[in-house]
Amino acid sequence: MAESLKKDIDLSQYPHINKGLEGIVAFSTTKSFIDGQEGKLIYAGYTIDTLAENATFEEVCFLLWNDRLPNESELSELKTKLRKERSIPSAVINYLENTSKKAEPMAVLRTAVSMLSDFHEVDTENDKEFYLNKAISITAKIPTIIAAYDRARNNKKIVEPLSDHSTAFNFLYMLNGEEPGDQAEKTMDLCLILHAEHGMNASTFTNRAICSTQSDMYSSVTGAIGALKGPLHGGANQQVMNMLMDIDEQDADPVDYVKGRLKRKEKIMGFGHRVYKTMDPRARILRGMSEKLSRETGHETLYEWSEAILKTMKDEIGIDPNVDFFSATVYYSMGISPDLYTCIFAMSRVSGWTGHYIEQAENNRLVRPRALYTGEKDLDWVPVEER
Ligand SMILES: CC(=O)SCCNC(=O)CCNC(=O)[C@H](O)C(C)(C)COP(=O)(O)OP(=O)(O)OC[C@H]1O[C@@H](n2cnc3c(N)ncnc32)[C@H](O)[C@@H]1OP(=O)(O)O
Ligand SMILES: O=C([O-])CC(=O)C(=O)O
Repeated sequence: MAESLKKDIDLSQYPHINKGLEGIVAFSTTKSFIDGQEGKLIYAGYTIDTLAENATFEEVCFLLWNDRLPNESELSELKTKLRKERSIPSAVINYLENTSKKAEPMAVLRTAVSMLSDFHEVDTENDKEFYLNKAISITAKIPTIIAAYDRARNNKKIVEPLSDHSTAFNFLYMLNGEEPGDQAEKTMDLCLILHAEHGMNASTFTNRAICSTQSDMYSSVTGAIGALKGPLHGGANQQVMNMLMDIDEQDADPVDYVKGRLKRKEKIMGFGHRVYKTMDPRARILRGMSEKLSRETGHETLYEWSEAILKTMKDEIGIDPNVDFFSATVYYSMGISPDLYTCIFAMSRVSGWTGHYIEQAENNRLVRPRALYTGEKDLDWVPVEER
């Protein structure tokens, strides 16, 4: 460190730069709790196993927005509101039809969600109901955007959203142009439940930081989509599928493939977690779903490779899978294009992001940490021709 800098900075004020903010508690929340040692996840009081067993995605949305489960009439009202909000403005459809067919779907989703704000009334009163209606509107429109872009890029006619059925059913209907069966709807619904909320992950932190400037919910969700897109976060599910495809194309042995990558100090996507020191409970549930669906759809080899990779990772470096590992083969068995996997994550996580937005807005303080300046000070100006 430069002498001048050492002189000017009182390092005792900055005892430790917490790279990656590991272990820092920046907010309090009622949305979710993670026990990283035990591998437990709770959304607003209910374990992920209880919710996976009993809830629907719509009930989870209500839970994350209100910190309690809905009664029958509240659930029915929420479903009606979500269904009414599914259509997207024609300007957004126009964009989806005319943007590059080679664009990354997550980038398209990010742009389209940002565009939605142009068609929503400007924030007048920022009360809870106003926020809730916005959360409902964004949550309802994201599946429509994803399905419409996928069809447009494949030169297929865009399918209008249905005015009934669940979020999961309607999404699969709009994506495939035909009504899904009960099992496909249930599988998609379960995936949405499992991905809805997860504490102060990178995208939720981004979303809360944007909210803390008193910016609007569309900005927060747009920023969160950008954060989720990265391969160290939600983008890992697509990378898991790319890895399995790569093993297939190379006709490689999955164990040797993983050992080779570890030797070259490359990360294996879908493994490791900042908080879990054991298997992610969502991965445990998705593992069973992946086994069942892979066998039913004739993709058991992919499941068997996944199990071989899991064992190798545990034996070689003691790292367990996260939510993104088995979700990849679940979506693959459902015939979904790998580059939509992270969009489906966003379609679910928007419920958690908007729940956190409301929580932040109701008890706000600007997010504004510090950085330790380690550059030079007091440099003399050198004219451009002399540099
Ligand atoms: C929905 C989600 O966002 S879940 C996470 C999805 N992301 C992934 O699956 C990407 C792969 N995993 C990772 O990159 C990491 O495990 C993260 C980013 C998720 C967590 O990262 P951190 O808590 O910062 O741990 P960090 O990356 O520092 O890893 C610690 C050590 O474990 C190793 N490690 C962690 N994950 C992996 C992995 N997937 N493959 C190989 N090695 C790994 C690191 O190389 C590092 O080793 P070192 O100490 O010898 O350098
Ligand atoms: O919590 C995290 O760090 C990432 C994650 O698993 C998620 O967002 O679901």
